[in-house]
Amino acid sequence: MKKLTPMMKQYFEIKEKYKDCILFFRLGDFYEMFFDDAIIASRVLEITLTGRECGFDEKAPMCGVPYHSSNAYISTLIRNGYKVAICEQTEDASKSKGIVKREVVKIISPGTIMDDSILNNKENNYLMSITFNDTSASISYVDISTGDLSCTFIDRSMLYEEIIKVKPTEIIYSSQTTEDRLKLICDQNNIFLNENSTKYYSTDSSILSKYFDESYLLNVGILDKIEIKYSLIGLLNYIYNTQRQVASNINKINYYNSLDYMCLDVFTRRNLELTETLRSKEKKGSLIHVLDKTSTGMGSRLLKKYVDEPLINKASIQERLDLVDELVKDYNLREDISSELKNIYDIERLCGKIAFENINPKEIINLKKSISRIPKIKHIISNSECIHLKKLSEKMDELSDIYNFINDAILDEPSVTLKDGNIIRSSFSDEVRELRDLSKNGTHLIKEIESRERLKTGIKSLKVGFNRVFGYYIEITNSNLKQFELPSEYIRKQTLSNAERFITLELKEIEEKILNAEEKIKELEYQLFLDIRSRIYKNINRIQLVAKVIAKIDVLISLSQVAYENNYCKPTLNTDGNLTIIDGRHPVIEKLINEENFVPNTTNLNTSDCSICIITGPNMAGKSTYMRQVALITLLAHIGSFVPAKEANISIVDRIFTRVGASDDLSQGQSTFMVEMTEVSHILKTATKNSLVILDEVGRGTSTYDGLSLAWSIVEYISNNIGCKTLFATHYHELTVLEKNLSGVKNYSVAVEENGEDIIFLRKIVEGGADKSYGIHVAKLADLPDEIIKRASEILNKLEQSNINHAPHDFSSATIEAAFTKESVVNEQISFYDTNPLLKEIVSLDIVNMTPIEALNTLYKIQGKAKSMEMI
Ligand SMILES: Nc1ncnc2c1ncn2[C@@H]1O[C@H](COP(=O)(O)OP(=O)(O)OP(=O)(O)O)[C@@H](O)[C@H]1O
Repeated sequence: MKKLTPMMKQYFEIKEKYKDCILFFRLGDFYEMFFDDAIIASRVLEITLTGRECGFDEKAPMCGVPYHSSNAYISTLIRNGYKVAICEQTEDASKSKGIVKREVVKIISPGTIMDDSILNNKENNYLMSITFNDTSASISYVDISTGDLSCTFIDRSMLYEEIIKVKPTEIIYSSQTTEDRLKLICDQNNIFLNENSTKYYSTDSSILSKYFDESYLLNVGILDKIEIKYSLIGLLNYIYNTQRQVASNINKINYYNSLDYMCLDVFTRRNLELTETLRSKEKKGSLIHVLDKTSTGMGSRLLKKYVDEPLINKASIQERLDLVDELVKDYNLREDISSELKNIYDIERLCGKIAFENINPKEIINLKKSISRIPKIKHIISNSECIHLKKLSEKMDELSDIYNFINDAILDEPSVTLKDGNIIRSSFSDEVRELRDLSKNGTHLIKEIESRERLKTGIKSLKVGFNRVFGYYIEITNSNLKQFELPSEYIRKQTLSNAERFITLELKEIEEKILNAEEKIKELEYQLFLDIRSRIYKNINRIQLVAKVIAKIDVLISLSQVAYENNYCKPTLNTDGNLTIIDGRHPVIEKLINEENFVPNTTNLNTSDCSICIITGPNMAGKSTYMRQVALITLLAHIGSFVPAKEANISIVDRIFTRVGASDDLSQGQSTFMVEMTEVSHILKTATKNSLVILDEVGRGTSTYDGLSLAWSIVEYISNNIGCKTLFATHYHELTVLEKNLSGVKNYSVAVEENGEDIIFLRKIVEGGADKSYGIHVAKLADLPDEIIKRASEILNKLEQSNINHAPHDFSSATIEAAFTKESVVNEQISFYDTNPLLKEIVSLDIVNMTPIEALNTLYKIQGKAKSMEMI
């Protein structure tokens, strides 16, 4: 067998260290992949697989992509869950024993990718680091393209909630073993779980000090937080090791306590469709889609953060509301600021490109254009009547020195590539100007030589041309050659089919000057550009701070625009537990079905006589829509937004919980009903009296009696043990008796009108319970075959008849009480028959542990038996 070629040997050496990466081997103008890497790449990228001589008897499978278009290919691999290691020749490892040496210069993974699809996208691309303790976890996450870094310390039980909230594209973590649940969450949410990341965690904090000094860490409050620092060290080490550089746009830490924000669990985020729809997972149709009218990338990301992290501090919410209020009231101000914002590029990401040294001259001009808008925005705001907004913008640095510097240095329309020249203004550098003059004069000189030689030889078609092989030449056609005599200084250089090319010493001298000048300009412009970039970089902190204020103004404009266009009202806030919404609407549905067609509804939840609403009504009546609208209005108020209602007085809540519909989670091996119960159990364990709980048809995933019993006891439990504001939609009309049994429970229903065999949905929430389900009517509306509808009506009639005759369900509170309390059963019923043979059976019953329905049925059975024995 042949020996391996040196390049293949090198490939295997690198592969040994980077087993989990696809190696992109730079060979001239191509990146090539070999062996398994090539097989995967050719499959994923749909490119041809060939073979390359590698020294073995067999050829190595191989495929390649052009260097200049490699970004798109790399992105495709990353999005398919692979990591890519770029292997290139570096200056310090250029040649050893005549062999070109390559080494890994960068590793690209989902959390560190910086291609155009990320940079032109308004969303964050977070890389998250997790370190575990027995009962807690520390997490830190960063978007390296913007430098946005946050960290927090949370209870283990909250970890998955936090992951879903942040939705990173990649997770690295410190522990050796991977929890199944973590794997599952990552799988379900398309998060790349980097299982090879333990090595980046260490107690050596030198990487941390490359980014932040001790006094900063002390200021932020994490100097003594070992766990947090550990997770940050893993994160920063990972970036440093994969990117081979310090991500110097990361210079601030947002250390937060997740308890400072309203906690929204995974189900609630999903059910309320905050950032994507439940079924299609699209932004369109979600709350954020209605709210996002931002103009800038920074604004859009901040708005998402607002929605993901509603505030629970009344004063902070009020501050946002007051700012939005000012803008809602001033149409012109909003329009003027908006039109300035539209011309602002994603400054955060431009800063990222400066820090990662991959910004091009055109993007620096985009930064300049963005900066030019800042004084205008400040001016517009300072001329307005808005006190709060003025306060916010007053702090904004106008960055005029940076604007002037870029303006002086870089051409308005520079080239995009760095090494092609045409970047720097002549007025910025004497040297550039002189070289440009020379180059320009040189071209002029060539033209002069051409005219002079034409005169001298008498050949009118003589021309001076240029090619890369031998530079400037004089070209004369064959027919002219025959007619005219050539000067003796002409040196023949090339013969073409119809012409000859000549050079002269004079031409060569001028050529050298011109070419030298052009080369020199390009090199000089490149060096000057690097210098300009690093001078801007020194101000990156200032620019990032301005980007933050711009982002906030953008979000406020967006919220005020939405409020104005959709006729939202400014909510008032309270901490008394009262939630009043007059004529509330669902912010998303009202847009889907046209505002005028949406029927507004009023809500009153309080701590005294109405903390739990039992909502009944036919299918399709609008129960779910109504309950979600209450949750969404409450949430909107907590992010500082106006709300879709005529009036709203919103109590600050610590959490919003929703359990809407029965959702399958077969991938977890859990049945629909099991999932339903797990979710409800989570709510009952975590809700406090300051929470808002939305329960939609809980119990419907099991048999009627089991479901009803569960629903019943859940309402009782909430009423007796939690006391939180609750909306409970149900098809179990029997639950309406709870209004009489439990204080704070009130019945509502969604009104419908019967029109012969048809029903008309009025979509209006009215006091009192519904008496009918109208399920068959709805089925008719859904166009089920007439035969089925007819047969179903017959069956329903029979069932209703037999119910009436057989077991009249008396749900009066006295009967329920009787069913529940062993003593009362014994005292009130059994005392009649103390000599009766049934007594033994009755006494042995464990009535206390029965569901209410089981207890009732048992009671009826006993009554039946007693009747048949003619005892009552
Ligand atoms: N207030 C309203 N105004 C106008 N249309 C509404 C309103 N509420 C709901 N709708 C319309 O009715 C449809 C059904 O509403 P929804 O799903 O809330 O009914 P539901 O009572 O929860 O039904 P089910 O019990 O079958 O789940 C919605 O998709 C919407 O188009």
